[in-house]
Amino acid sequence: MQHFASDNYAGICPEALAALLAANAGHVRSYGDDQWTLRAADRLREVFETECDVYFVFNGTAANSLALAALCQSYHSVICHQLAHVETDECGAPEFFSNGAKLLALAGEEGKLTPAVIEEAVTRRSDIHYPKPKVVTLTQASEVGTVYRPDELRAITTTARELGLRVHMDGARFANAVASLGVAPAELTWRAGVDVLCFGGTKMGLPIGEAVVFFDRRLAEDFAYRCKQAGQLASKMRYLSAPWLGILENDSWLRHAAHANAMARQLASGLAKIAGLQTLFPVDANGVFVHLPRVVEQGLRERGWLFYTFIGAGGARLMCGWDTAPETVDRFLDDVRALSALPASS
Ligand SMILES: Cc1ncc(COP(=O)(O)O)c(C=O)c1O
Ligand SMILES: C[C@H](O)[C@H](N)C(=O)O
Repeated sequence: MQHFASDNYAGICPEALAALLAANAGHVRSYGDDQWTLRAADRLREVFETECDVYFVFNGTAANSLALAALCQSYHSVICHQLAHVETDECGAPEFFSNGAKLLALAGEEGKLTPAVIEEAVTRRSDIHYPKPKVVTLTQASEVGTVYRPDELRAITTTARELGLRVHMDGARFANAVASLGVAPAELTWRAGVDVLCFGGTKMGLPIGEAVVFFDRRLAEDFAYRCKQAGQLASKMRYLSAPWLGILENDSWLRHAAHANAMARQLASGLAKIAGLQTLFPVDANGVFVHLPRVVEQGLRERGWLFYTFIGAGGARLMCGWDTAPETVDRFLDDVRALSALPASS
């Protein structure tokens, strides 16, 4: 049975699995000195059209936390949205790995920061008691399924530069943003002023793993040691890196992301048609946020559907994955239709 709880629920996509199996041959150098890792890093440099530094780590929390720690000192602060994963779902890892940098969580419509709120947070105080803002982190696609357009990114990074901030991007769903906007990956990263991207592989269909991509290579100094110390340097690195080759060849990463986005749109339009349920945010990527009447939410869970209601934006989060089948969307909508027909008191 497929669910709408998370794109983390999906299995390994065929391209990643084939590449994983292809890498499982013979003895190769360890700790990233193998051909698969070198090729995957080179392929990412092609995808981003620039000589960036690439590191493969086990998960997104590690990627975000270590990347943020590389961008600031313990006495600094990191500006983020109040719904940011680094704020709400990483159990203090960013603060821990930066030895205490403070997250300054800000409000913003549709899960997105704006230049104005960033500027206010930086300029509101300049006294020694205020943890000096040094980084702004953006989530692309956001935790509520919206995306930053290139012009929005450039406006933010221009303000960040003026204020002396570095720019980190949590790209756990970066593929969904690229597929949604139809622009080159470089346009949503270094050309828009992003210094480092945590590129999510797990949600794209890899078995495990994320890539930390430094576009400002000076910021990557000693990052390998930071990974090693944090237990994020895989000895058999080929099993983290080879699946990247599988999805980056022939751009299957974009095809899978586009499919997940399309399933979310199909789900959202179905919910609007059959139960007048309006989404809480624009469906730019692969997530649908909707307020479900209690009888519907309860009934769906009783029928075995798994989905989250703890993501801080309220409502239910319905997340589509690379493999979400149209039939799954239809079956979910059939159940919503049946439950919506019940009297509210039932
Ligand atoms: C926006 C966002 N960032 C980062 C992550 C990475 O988290 P994890 O450490 O579970 O891989 C997730 C969830 O998986 C996420 O939704
Ligand atoms: C929220 C949870 O931590 C996970 N990042 C997810 O999106 O399913």
